[in-house]
Order: sequence, then structure tokens, then C-alpha cells
Amino acid sequence: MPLSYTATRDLLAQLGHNPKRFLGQNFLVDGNIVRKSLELAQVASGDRVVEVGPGLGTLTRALLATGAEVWAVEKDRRLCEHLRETLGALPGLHLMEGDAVEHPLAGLPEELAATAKIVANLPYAISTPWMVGVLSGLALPKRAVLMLQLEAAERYAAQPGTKAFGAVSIFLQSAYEIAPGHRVAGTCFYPRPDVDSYLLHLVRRERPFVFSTETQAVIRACFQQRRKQLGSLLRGVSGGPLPQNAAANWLDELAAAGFSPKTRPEAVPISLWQKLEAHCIRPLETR
Ligand SMILES: C[S@@+](CC[C@H](N)C(=O)[O-])C[C@H]1O[C@@H](n2cnc3c(N)ncnc32)[C@H](O)[C@@H]1O
Repeated sequence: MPLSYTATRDLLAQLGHNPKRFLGQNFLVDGNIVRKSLELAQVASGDRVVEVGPGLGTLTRALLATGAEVWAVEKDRRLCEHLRETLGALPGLHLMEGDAVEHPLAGLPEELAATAKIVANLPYAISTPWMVGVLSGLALPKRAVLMLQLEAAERYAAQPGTKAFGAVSIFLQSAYEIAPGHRVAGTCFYPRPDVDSYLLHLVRRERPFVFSTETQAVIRACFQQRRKQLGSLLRGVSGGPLPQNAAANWLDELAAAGFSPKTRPEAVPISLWQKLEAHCIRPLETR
């Protein structure tokens, strides 16, 4: 069971630790959300689970209690010390002090990534760079249950033709299906965040599509000026992140699907963005 609101406040005071806003330190104090996270992720004994930002160890403790093995990365030195003191003796915990953006899977050996799951109450400021890191990895975990700022979850799940649709929606939805999740009230955290939260549930696709860093750069460049038309956006990146001729070839494919060069990036469906990948691959000697 997680600590209550007052018990969390008292423990932090005892540790002499003021929650750091810039590290998104809003600790879970609601047992139902902890249970729901484990239930959605279908965590069972023997599972390998990655956790980002274990904080005071609320989720970590619950994960370990199922018999799962946990790889966790925490940036805050003081909280890491506390975790080592309180959970360090439990079997199955691999705790890393570090930055999750640099270690998206918390040091989990690469060969275990495809069979692993992620369960995390993410620090909201790093959710997108961390997510892009996971999606650029050599192997994708099979399931993820992530506490996010509601707006971020909406962007990740956004559909083409909407304002929230962007590069990260394309990268994420190409690799994962978005299963039903949960809106989470501010009262579930100490201190209460001043934004709404959402528990996002991701299930790896049977055939996940992973974009190369080159294609990611082209797609990101297109969405940085999302009000512009694709024709002129692609001229801007052609010869840079996009090989010569690639723009014309992809625009031909878009035309065949009924989209003109005047189309704005947000109107293009994900399946057509995936076709860009084949055009972005350069012969090895020109990379
Ligand atoms: C929202 S709190 C979650 C704490 C805990 N898991 C819970 O649910 O109560 C986010 C945690 O991520 C940690 N954190 C912030 N930025 C980080 C980063 N770049 N890498 C790793 N951990 C980070 C914070 O120190 C904090 O412990």
C-alpha cells in the first residue's frame, strides 16, 4: 500500500526533503492507482519491469511484491539513498542513480528489453524525450503503463487531422496500440500537481514500426512549422536530413493517396509517414 497523503508529507519532512518541482516530484498516495497500474500492465511473478523515477518507492515496492524483477532509474541522489536503505535488501531490484533520458530502460540489458514491461509515474518534464528514447531503442518493451500529464497523453494518442497530432503521435502509434487508460485526479498525489494526469496504457503492436533517427528528424522538422504546406517544408529539408529526390518520390506517393503538396503535415495519416522511411534510407557510403 502506498503511504497516505500525510504519511508521505511526514516522511519527506523526516528526510529533510522538499519535493522538487523541476524533477516532477509528485508522489503517488492512492492505493487504487497503484493497483490499477499493475493490473493494466498484467505484472506477474518473474516479469521484468522498468520503472522511471521510483521516488519514495511506492510503485517499486508494489512491483517487487508481485515477484517481478525491477530496473529503476532515479535522478535525485537523496531519494536514491532512501531507496537503497529501504528497498536495497529486497531481491530483484536493480537501482540506478541517473537520468532516464540517457538511460530510458534504466540499465535493463538490451537482450531482455523485448520481453520487459514499463510501469512508471513519469516526471512530466521528460516524458517526451524519454518516450522518443524508448521508441528509438533496438528492442521495444511489450507493454507500458505510464502516468502522464493529460495533455501529453492526448498528444501521444492524437489522430491525424487534429491540432494535437504531431511527430511523437506518429512515432508512438507506429509501435504501440493505445489501450483504454484512466484519468487520474490531482488528489492521488502529494504534493498535488497543478495539471491533470492520465494513466496511458500501451501494448506493443504485433509488427511495431520503428523510425530511423534520420526519418524522425525529417518528421520533427515538418511539425516544427506545422502551418506550412508539405511541398515547401520538404524543400527545406531536402539535401539535409532528407536525401535528394526523396521528397519528390514521397510526394508522388502522397498524390497517389489523394494528398497534394499543399497538404499540411497534421493531415497526413500515419501509414503514409511510414512510407517516408523507405525514401530516407541513404546508401551506406553517403551517410
Ligand atoms: C512523479 S514522481 C514519481 C515518484 C514515484 N514513482 C511515485 O509514483 O510516487 C517522478 C520521479 O522521477 C524522478 N525524476 C525526475 N527527473 C528524472 C530523470 N530525468 N531521470 C530519472 N528520474 C527522474 C523524480 O526525482 C521523482 O522521484
